[in-house]
Amino acid sequence: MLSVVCPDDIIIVNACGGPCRESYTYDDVQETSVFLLRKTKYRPAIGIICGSGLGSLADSLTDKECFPYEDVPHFPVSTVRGHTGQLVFGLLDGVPVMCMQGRFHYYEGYPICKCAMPVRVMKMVGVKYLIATNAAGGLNEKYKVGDIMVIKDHVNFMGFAGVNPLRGPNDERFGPRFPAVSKAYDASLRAAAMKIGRDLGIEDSLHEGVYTCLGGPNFETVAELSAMKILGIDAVGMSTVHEVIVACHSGMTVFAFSLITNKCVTTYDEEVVANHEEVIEAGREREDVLKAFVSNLVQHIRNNPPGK
Ligand SMILES: O=P(O)(O)O[C@@H]1C[C@H](O)[C@@H](CO)O1
Ligand code: HPA
Repeated sequence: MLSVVCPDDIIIVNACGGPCRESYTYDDVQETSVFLLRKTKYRPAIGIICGSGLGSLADSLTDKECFPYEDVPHFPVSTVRGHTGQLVFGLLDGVPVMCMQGRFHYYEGYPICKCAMPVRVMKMVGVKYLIATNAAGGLNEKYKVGDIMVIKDHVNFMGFAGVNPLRGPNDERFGPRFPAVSKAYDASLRAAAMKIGRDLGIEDSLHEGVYTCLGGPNFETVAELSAMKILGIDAVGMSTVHEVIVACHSGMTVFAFSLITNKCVTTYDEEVVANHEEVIEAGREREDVLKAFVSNLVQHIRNNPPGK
């Protein structure tokens, strides 16, 4: 990867060959937002990030308007299979939403603030409620493939090493220098989601738990997973945390869940190893349940918007 130092900025050439700035400004985000607001008739209050293999949710919107990332100013492009790479505005069972059909991961080579930049765009176009979804490995022994884990908290391992989307000069127009994240995952939406799960008859495959994001792209070693288990982590992934931090920073209300796409391999004698194919496949298999779950939650937010 080529890196060139410029007077007040660092330019890296990203995985896709295009220039990818290390930082972006309020004006950049505004430019992206104005571009979208001029092109779409929608003004959604709800934004959804579709995780690996979960993009069919965006496909299911009606009266869609799609904006491939390569056409959106300042946007990175998706490089991961299972992440189509477009913004989709449309109606989810009648409710206007904005979906990221594909997200950005640190392992793709983007700076972490760039990975989270679309959340600021969501906020600037008027989104108040973020629903972030991801595929994750189930570390909690009770979890099965296909289960849903409502995220009640996270451990920001990458943040322990200083990899944080808020690192660098803080522009107060985005949010405060030192935001609290101890209530990052809205309690009322978590309770609503558990009730929705009961109403849908999926309570046996629905949990609340703690998520962590590692840098990836390799899956974890047995020793790493053993350590994370001791720390009380229930599901392991490679995303979401940076998006949630930026959403909290901007004052958005956040709900997030993991689809458990594989069981973490926690002993040396297991024959199976984690792989991206099973991750995508698990998403496909649970498509209908996930759509019903998210759609019900979106209806709930429209009818009982949580106060902030
Ligand atoms: O975007 P998410 O977090 O859903 O994707 C997970 C993490 C890796 O990108 C990939 C591994 O299979 O799935
Ligand atoms: N580990 C990390 N990320 C993942 C996994 C996993 O087991 N499954 C899906 N995304």
